[in-house]
Amino acid sequence: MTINCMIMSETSTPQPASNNNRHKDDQKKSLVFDATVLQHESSIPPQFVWPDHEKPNCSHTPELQVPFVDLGGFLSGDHDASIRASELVGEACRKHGFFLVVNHGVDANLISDAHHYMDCFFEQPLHEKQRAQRKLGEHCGYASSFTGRFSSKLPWKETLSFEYSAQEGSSHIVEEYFQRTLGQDFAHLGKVYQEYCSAMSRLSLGIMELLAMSLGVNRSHFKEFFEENESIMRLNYYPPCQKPDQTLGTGPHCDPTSLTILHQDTVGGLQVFVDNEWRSITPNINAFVVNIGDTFMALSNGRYKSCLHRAVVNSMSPRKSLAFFLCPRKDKVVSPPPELVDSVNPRIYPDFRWPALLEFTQKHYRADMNTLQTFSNWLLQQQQQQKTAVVL
Ligand SMILES: C=C1C[C@]23C[C@H]1CC[C@H]2[C@]1(C)CCC[C@@](C)(C(=O)O)[C@H]1[C@@H]3C(=O)O
Ligand SMILES: O=C(O)CCC(=O)C(=O)O
Ligand SMILES: [Fe+2]
Repeated sequence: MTINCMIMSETSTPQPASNNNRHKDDQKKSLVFDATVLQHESSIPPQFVWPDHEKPNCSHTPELQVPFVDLGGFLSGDHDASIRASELVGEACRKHGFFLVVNHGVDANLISDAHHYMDCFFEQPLHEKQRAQRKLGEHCGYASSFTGRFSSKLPWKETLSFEYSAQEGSSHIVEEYFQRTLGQDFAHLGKVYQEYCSAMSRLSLGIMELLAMSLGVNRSHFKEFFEENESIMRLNYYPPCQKPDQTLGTGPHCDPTSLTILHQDTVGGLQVFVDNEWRSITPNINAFVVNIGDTFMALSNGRYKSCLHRAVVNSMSPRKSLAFFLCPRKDKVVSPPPELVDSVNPRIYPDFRWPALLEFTQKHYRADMNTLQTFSNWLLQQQQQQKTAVVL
């Protein structure tokens, strides 16, 4: 750990002015999101300026009242407490799909280490982080904003994303990723995030039991479905921005994945669109923010909502969040259990496998509030074209 944090302190030194000017010239050639420079600039490149109707209203954002689901009783096998927890979860998921979990059993030191090592990674110079550069069309690696991917409405953030697998034989996948892409100096970070992902996977399987109970399906149905999950972990780092009212850290979107377990630091910035207005979720270091993603919305045959959310930035302090995106094993077919389909509730979405939706968001469509519906239409159209081709 000391090695990595030495890297951090060296790089947090402010850049000399001449360096800043050189950077501006570079930007003319191709836009680069170098946070060490851009966080001090009084005007921001136009690609980061969002249209007026999507700009955040920094002066007034009411708080979203989300239920605190105490998992203590459920995790120790208390039947009544489990019923109560599942009722709260069900109520939130029918409304907007967001709730908080407390007494979740995840070690507070592990969470604090996971935040600490984010500083170690993101406070390095850009070229060091770029050793893990995310390639176009891929969802893993380091991305400094999405400069190579999109040309407008760019997010004011840097991310490091990597895969986790709960399958037997993959128990070192995260550690191996860090060593492979960043070298031996980062072995310890790999260990911490491996452990963090295992804790998130365990927690999400517990939440899957509560979701099943609340939907009235076999308690272990979704837990078994996600037992061998092949998930995505993402570290979100939002540098300060001198024009926070013009841009967004993460634009409005619904998570295409199944369930997101997010831990935000104390800065605040997460907002959810409920009842036609943006509302903030106040940070609480003892809680994880959990939300339903599009894939679970499809699994629940539309009963549970995947809700639009975004993250705003501020001019004072960097903000960090850790997002674990639960995803099914790649070959699993996303199809709702029979209990959730009847004549009153016919199928809303066609069967699909998660990699198809992932590819759709990476290659064909910028994730937004309509991702699942647009993907469903696209899939049905593809299937229709294939059938026509066979007949011809
Ligand atoms: C499969 C993924 C694509 C995104 C990262 C993971 C899970 C969620 C996706 C994302 C967060 C949805 C909103 C838009 C996005 C582009 C982002 O702002 O980060 C998405 C991720 C991505 O493609 O990088
Ligand atoms: O950082 C946040 O609070 C939200 C991030 C988010 O929505 C995401 O990564 O999908
Ligand atoms: Fe999200």
